Amino acid sequence: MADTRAGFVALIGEPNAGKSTLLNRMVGAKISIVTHKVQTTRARIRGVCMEGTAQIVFVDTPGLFRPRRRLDRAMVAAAWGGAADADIVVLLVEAHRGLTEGVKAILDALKERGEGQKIALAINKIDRVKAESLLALAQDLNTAFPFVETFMISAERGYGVDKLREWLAGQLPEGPWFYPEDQIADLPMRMIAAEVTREKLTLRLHEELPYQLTVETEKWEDRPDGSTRIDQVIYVARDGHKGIVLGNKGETIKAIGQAARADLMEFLDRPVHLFLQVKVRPNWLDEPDRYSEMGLDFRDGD
Ligand SMILES: Nc1nc2c(ncn2[C@@H]2O[C@H](COP(=O)(O)OP(=O)(O)OP(=O)(O)O)[C@@H](O)[C@H]2O)c(=O)[nH]1
Repeated sequence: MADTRAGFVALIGEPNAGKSTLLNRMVGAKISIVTHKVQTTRARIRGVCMEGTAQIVFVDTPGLFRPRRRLDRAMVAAAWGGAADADIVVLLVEAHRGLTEGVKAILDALKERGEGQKIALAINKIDRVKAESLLALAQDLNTAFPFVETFMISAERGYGVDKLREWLAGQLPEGPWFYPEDQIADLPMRMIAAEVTREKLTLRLHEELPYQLTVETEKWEDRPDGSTRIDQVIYVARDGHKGIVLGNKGETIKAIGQAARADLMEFLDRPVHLFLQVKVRPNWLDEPDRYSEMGLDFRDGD
């Protein structure tokens, strides 16, 4: 399809700015709630939505501006990961709090990274302030930073959200979609499930864990009986690695499957049938693709 668009959008902002609420509005409630539980190394996909012929993939960077101890430059730089590669960054600022020290720190970090990325401003929670103060705030913020566009929204009430989503779609580069349309609804769940299995592999194998190992959820089926069938493939780079993952008489993979299944049942609150396979896929690291660029471990090498 020639006229499709696809790209990554990073929602950033101070804690409590309304990122999850906005995402829920744009993508659907289930997704961002569940992904809260998951930690990945750099960017994580928070949700995918279609807008016309565009596929918008929302990513965020956990702990970006919420360092545990102090705001250390290196830490911010490291945490910045996913947002750096996003096509568009949307900074959420709370209308009633305005240009806080936290927002200033974010703007400084954005400036340091230089030009080359579209950065839009979304003033959120406009339901909490009067129109006059809103215009003044928009002006202050745009003086402080050259945003490509400013939106006034209420993520909670839905004001202005459709407009923002339409604009985002129009800004994305032309290109094929990253995910088949019929997978979008359960995509975050597939990724979470893959991460659960990866976590169990890491716990079990420690330093024995093969380099270049990835887990992918190939199939996700919510069955009419209330259970879910999940088929996953653990990809390793070499034949020798396969044996490590399988273990003696398959006992390692069995234990990993049991542990992952238990977690998934608790997480999904329904019976889970988990099927794991180990496959060798050499040279996957050489395959150029967007996912590894984004630092998305769970999709690396697809
Ligand atoms: N009044 C008002 N409240 C909002 C709006 N959007 C979000 N909130 C509230 O702001 C609070 C924080 O929203 P979240 O979506 O959890 O914020 P977040 O940025 O994801 O927060 P972190 O996960 O801590 O980074 C919640 O209590 C929301 O209900 C809005 O448009 N208006």
